[in-house]
Amino acid sequence: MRLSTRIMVVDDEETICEALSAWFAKDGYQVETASSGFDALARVEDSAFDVYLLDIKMPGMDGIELLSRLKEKQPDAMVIMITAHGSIQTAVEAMKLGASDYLCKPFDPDELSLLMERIMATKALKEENLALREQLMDHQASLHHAMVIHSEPMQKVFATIKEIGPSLAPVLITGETGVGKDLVARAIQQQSLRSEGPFIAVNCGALTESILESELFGHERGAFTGAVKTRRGRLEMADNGTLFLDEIGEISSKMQISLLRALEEKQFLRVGGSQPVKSEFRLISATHQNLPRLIREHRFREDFFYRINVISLQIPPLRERLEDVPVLADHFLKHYVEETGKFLEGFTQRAIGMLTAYRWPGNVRELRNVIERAVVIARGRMIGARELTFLNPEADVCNMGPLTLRDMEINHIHAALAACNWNISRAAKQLGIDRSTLRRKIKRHQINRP
Ligand SMILES: Nc1ncnc2c1ncn2[C@@H]1O[C@H](COP(=O)(O)OP(=O)(O)OP(=O)(O)O)[C@@H](O)[C@H]1O
Repeated sequence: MRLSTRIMVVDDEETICEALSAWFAKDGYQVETASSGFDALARVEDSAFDVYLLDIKMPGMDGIELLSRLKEKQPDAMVIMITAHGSIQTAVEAMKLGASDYLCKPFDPDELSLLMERIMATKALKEENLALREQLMDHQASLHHAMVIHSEPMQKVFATIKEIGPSLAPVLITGETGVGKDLVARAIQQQSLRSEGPFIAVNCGALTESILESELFGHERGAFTGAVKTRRGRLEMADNGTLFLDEIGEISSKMQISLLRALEEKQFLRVGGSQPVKSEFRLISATHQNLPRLIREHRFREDFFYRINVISLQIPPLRERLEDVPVLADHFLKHYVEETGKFLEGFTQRAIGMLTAYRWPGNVRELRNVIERAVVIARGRMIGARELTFLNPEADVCNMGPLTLRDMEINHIHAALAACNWNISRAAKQLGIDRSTLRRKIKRHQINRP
């Protein structure tokens, strides 16, 4: 560890540089010295150091200025300020600016070694935190991007995704909120010939018109107050990749015209610009709105609709594919079990019954949230009715005595039917009985479709 740790000492006093360098070298560190801030910065251009010791008082560029220039270049650099006894206040100020510690002249050799041990420990901890954060982000991204395809309707959606992937034609994805439109857009990109290209997503509903305009098309420096730098827009960033415009039903007529032109001409102007910018991307749009109705109400342009809706893909709501519920629930359970470190084996039959009997107005997103919450409050090894009481306000766990075999059978048949969208053949297959037996049981127990 020490041998690979590189330290730079910056001080205009040669004797200090020599003394520190000799001391740290003896402790096994690689040390270099610089006699001024300018010299140090020039050397950092070539290769970065792990730890810097900067004298606060230096002619030309002082230690404080060098500290902020170093932090700009290398935000994770560990910096120790060297100060004379009288100027500890300045050292404290430097720590507010990002220095990790300070050292007082004259040096106590033991203090030097201890200080370096402390700095190395802090550095190791920071790196560990960073690695953990990256792991967590990967984990969240895996939840975000792993798509469960189980029910027949979702298998059809996936077959279409594979079919349309290689084409460059614009796709319009429709479906209620939370059905997985974002996930489907990413899946299309993964199946496309541009899977290595960028995937640039914009939520059009979340931004005001002027912000959306500069977000999409970019702007030139000085185009408006606050435009201090020229900025590339999302259309430009999506070049050779995919542009995903979520909540497309929310954009204004003016913006629809600008986008229509950009799509047709494959070029556009940045806000405040006069030079056309070229960009070629595949457009995927999504909405939970009924665009034909918006067109009838003159709230959406018909020409723009035809331009973005060359291929349309409709994602059914979760209540129309309830057989996905247990599989999705299991998928989310695995994820949250891993995240929380809790030991949970699965769902009770009753829990599955409750999950599949629910209407899921918030679709898959709501299911994910419900499972997350159930995992948090779970006490036993299984997610049961207790963990899902909030799904059904009438349910009262205290009164949920042991069920009779008959009740269990009714619940289970009900759940299987709901999970298969009341398709008798599929439900019978899932239950492991033949259709006529299932019909008989439905009649005997007077099970009715809600
Ligand atoms: N088939 C699926 N498999 C696994 N997770 C899914 C599936 N469908 C949706 N999800 C998850 O449900 C959540 C909501 O999905 P997503 O954001 O894609 O929905 P949306 O239709 O784009 O919603 P909105 O209209 O609100 O933007 C996400 O966490 C997503 O990962």
